Amino acid sequence: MQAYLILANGRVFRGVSVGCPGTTIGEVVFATGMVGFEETLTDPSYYGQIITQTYPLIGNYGMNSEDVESTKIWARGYIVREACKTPSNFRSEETLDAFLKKNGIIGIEGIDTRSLTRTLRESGVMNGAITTEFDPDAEPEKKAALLPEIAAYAVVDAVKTVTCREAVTYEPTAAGAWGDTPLHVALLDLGCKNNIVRCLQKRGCRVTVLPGTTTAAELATLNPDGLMLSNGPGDPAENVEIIANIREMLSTGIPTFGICLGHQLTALAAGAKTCKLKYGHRGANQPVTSPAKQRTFITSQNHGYAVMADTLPESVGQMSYFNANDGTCEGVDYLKWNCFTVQFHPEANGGPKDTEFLFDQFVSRMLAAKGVINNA
Ligand SMILES: NC(=O)CC[C@H](N)C(=O)O
Repeated sequence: MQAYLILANGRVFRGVSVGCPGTTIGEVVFATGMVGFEETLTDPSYYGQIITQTYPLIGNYGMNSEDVESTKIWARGYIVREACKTPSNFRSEETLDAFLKKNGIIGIEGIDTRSLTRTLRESGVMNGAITTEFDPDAEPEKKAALLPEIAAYAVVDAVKTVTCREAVTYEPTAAGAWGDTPLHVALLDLGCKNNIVRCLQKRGCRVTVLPGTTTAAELATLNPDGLMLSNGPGDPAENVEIIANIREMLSTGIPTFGICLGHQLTALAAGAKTCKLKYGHRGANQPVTSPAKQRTFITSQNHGYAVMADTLPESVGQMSYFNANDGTCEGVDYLKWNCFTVQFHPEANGGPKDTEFLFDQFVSRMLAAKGVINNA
């Protein structure tokens, strides 16, 4: 079946349908990872977006039920050069096409993803639609009718849509290095990836995943050892109430670690500003430099917004990492709160895992706050 990608600027790409037939509209973004397509597809941070994979062969090692980052695909569409129909891997349970169909996702393959990516890099991310329902060249009036809808699309209520409805507690999967009593981490689910939970469980933490709208008073009733602020979708500045809640939670001095959206919301809570990047950072080879460690780490990333470092008062926090490609803020160490945050993904399961040590840093902070060790 034929499928068409129509960009907001009117450009059309002709391809073949993958996943479900129909019409879908979203913000078209590109992700450059060569592996990790399953983690990308199930990452709630892609809510509202149509994902383009720049690597030309996707689905070659199949899909499995263990590596998913959430219960389903939250993205609104999927664009690949070639969706592999004969995956080969001992862990593979189904094809990419079957997984897209199961999730009701409309996709397109067989288009020139290099040309599409070049357009997005030059013009910035833009809205688009995938349709199997009409040929935009043969029926230009249908295309003309769809273009205003494409232009009007906006990602809204993102965190409220993807966050969990009820608290769930996960037990540790290993003993902590300090002994058998687990540390209790409250994880604010702003669109949380499962691997954040796994990274804490395997370090001896009991993890209670809480709805993103949890208040500081509700958090206090749990009396956790630490607070984790997850990744998540949408424009960070949209979350006015959650930002106020986070400010109140942090003022208690609780050891806190924020990732991606968690990093952005903490900065907003501290009075800094965020901005939208031209085409974001989505991939597994983003270099981030730590001036303190005099080292650059290769990281996995998926974000379209960034904290404007020059809006963060020096007395409040200091930039701990910056992006070696474009200089944008990649981490903050707070002075007035017991908190550190990063824009990149130390939990990235598709890898690289070079910055997973940040979870050990978080554990040390919790142990220091409890007086189990001297300092973090
Ligand atoms: N992965 C994330 O947490 C993304 C954060 C935010 N939605 C952004 O695009 O910048």
